[in-house]
Amino acid sequence: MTQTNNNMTVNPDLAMERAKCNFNVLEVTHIFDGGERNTLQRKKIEDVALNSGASKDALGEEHMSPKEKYENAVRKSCIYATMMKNELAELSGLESFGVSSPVIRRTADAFFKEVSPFLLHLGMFVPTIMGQCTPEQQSYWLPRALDMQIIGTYAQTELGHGTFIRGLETTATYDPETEEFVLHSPTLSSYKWWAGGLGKTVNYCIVVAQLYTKGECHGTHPFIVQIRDEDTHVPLPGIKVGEIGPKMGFNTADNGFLGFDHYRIPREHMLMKNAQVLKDGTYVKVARHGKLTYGTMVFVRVVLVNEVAFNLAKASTIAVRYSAIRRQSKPKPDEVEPQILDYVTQQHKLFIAIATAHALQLCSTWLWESFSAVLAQMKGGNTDTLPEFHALSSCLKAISTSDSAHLIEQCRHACGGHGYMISSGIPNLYNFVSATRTYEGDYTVLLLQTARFLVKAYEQAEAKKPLTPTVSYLAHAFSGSRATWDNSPDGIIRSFQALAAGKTAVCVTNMRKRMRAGLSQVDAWEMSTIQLVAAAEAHCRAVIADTYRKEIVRLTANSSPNVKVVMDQLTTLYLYYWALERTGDLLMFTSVSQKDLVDLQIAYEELLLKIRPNAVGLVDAFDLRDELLHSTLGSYDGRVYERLMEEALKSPMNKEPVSDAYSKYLRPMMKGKL
Ligand SMILES: CCCCCCCCCC/C=C\CCC/C=C/C(=O)SCCNC(=O)CCNC(=O)[C@H](O)C(C)(C)COP(=O)(O)OP(=O)(O)OC[C@H]1O[C@@H](n2cnc3c(N)ncnc32)[C@H](O)[C@@H]1OP(=O)(O)O
Ligand SMILES: Cc1cc2nc3c(=O)[nH]c(=O)nc-3n(C[C@H](O)[C@H](O)[C@H](O)COP(=O)(O)OP(=O)(O)OC[C@H]3O[C@@H](n4cnc5c(N)ncnc54)[C@H](O)[C@@H]3O)c2cc1C
Repeated sequence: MTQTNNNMTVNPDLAMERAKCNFNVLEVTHIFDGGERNTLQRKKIEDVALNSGASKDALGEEHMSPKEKYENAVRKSCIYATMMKNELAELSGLESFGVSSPVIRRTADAFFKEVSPFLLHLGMFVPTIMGQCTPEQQSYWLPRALDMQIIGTYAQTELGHGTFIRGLETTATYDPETEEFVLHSPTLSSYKWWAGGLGKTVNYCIVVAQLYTKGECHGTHPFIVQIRDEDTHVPLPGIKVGEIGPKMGFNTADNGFLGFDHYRIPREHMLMKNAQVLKDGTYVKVARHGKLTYGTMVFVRVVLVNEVAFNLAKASTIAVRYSAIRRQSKPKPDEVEPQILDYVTQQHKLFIAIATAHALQLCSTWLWESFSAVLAQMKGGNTDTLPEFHALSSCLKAISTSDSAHLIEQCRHACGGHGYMISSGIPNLYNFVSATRTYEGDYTVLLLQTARFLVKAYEQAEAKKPLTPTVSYLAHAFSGSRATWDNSPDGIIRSFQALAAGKTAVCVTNMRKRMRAGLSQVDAWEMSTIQLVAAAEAHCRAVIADTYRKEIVRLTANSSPNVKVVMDQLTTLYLYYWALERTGDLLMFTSVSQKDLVDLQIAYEELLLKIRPNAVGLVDAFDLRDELLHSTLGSYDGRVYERLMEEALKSPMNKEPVSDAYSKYLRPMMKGKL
């Protein structure tokens, strides 16, 4: 066993990997964090939050009953929330703790193997107050919410409808006599369903309901609604609320249901930034864009890109470290069993996961900056950039969550049987991230939103009208010839854009053909949706590839030579990987030849070998403390087998030498006495 500086016993294979890494790991950490200052600040926050050991459980969460798990999650949420109000607020550089600090959010992961019951309070309740309230409403609700005097959630989805918001059934009918809204759930399918924290934790929630006033329906609007007594926590009369039961993951989030029986709330509890109901019941539309009430969803879609990049970084750290210590098979009889990381197929599974974590992290920062710019313009009353941003955030949410879930599962495959252990950390990561593909807008549904925008942009390009930045490449779609293949990074990105343009063109052509053949526009669209989803996916891949490449070139401009090389290798790997995944499309829409693709495959395999010596260094650069990884396979010291055994011995099943099941069932059955 090798000793490191701080006297930690480290697995010798991992120590060897670290010794052979040829770039400065800290420099890459700074790139991933967005600069040295951010790294220092993150480390300070992590030290304060994690060094006290408050995040640890006496008994592993996985051995608790559902009720114990929930209560334990509430206990730790309260500890963390108190830390946020006190020590962490100042450190995180926020005036008040809250919604925009990914570091705070990430550090919280050390406290929860699944999720906090407060996730929706911070992730959607507070952002909705910030985004949908008038200044007066905000000054009343925000301090109470930030100080955790009230805890809330976001109840939009119903049993009958999640995707189709306009189809929600809960009603909010204005009564001018009492100046109140009457909330009502007219059917079983109108019951709110899914909101995180609703089951047992929160006492308030944002409710999205169909607004009726003066006998007219004005569509869905948000309301802030008290559902439990602020002192006793008992549900208020007219409220039927509970928890929805066990799920694939999110089992500490007490997702809930909620029904209203003619439940009254004051007029002022409608969130009135975008639309108002006056005392006499007159409806006044304030916003210049009809979809601003969907703003919190857009915010969360942006946040999720960062969220899944972080979780993918965790899974790749676990799988790469484990692959460095795990030895298996004997391809060369005279040599020792190789580390499984030496198998090229293993590198193929894992290095794309590292590169994707980088790509998504950098895209998320870029997306956040674009979002801030859109918000700033909207403050000045200009909503022109919103359609493009909605299209962009929709596809990035869809692709980042779907790719991350797939790659986390691939990391599990890369860990063989031990990856299936809860204690490996990977099942919890997968269960969390696979849900992100569905919530906040399902994958297909969001890609179809992007496709709407692409088709419109294509028609604009056809009419030689100006295009917005993310679709400007569509202007080249009408050259009449196939895009010229060239295997440089810029050449591959141009080919990805040609794919997206080509697929969009096919969709438009097919829809026009179908309409000429007599189909309605809606039916022609529906018949083309498989290809529209593929076009939106191709567009998103072109955006990610272009952004990742540009950002890495910019961020490594002053880096040391070896960091430049390894970062360039990773971006190139990302481009080669996706080109090789899409060979059929490239043959359709570019001049690529069979020989070009055979050469590209060889270049890809050679690139894997070049990255191999730096693999552990690359995941170390994510700088994920053991407390965040929750993994027997991925800890920094690589004591995998020791940790697996330690965890196994903690199982309550091992507390008694003979299980009660023996005398109750096994023995009678074996003795023929059952
Ligand atoms: C310590 C600090 C930590 C804090 C931060 C922690 C964050 C951690 C992350 C996790 C956070 C929370 C966990 C979340 C748990 C899950 C919550 C939820 O799931 S909430 C419910 C979410 N629900 C959805 O997302 C529903 C999806 N459906 C839709 O969005 C819509 O119904 C849609 C878009 C499918 C259709 O809408 P609609 O029918 O109204 O529109 P049309 O299709 O007819 O389109 C008309 C027109 O409008 C455009 N449009 C649609 N949406 C938008 C938008 N949002 N913005 C702008 N424009 C929009 C659309 O494109 C059409 O345009 P057109 O020009 O006509 O083509
Ligand atoms: C863990 C978790 C937490 C959640 N938390 C919350 C919360 O806090 N608050 C809240 O309000 N909601 C929450 N939700 C609900 C979530 O937002 C919805 O489940 C999600 O938006 C998908 O909607 P749906 O369930 O109605 O799916 P559906 O729309 O019924 O989708 C089912 C299938 O139909 C397809 N489909 C639907 N419409 C179309 C279409 N137009 N074209 C093509 N295909 C279509 C979808 O692609 C999908 O394959 C949560 C969900 C989960 C899983």
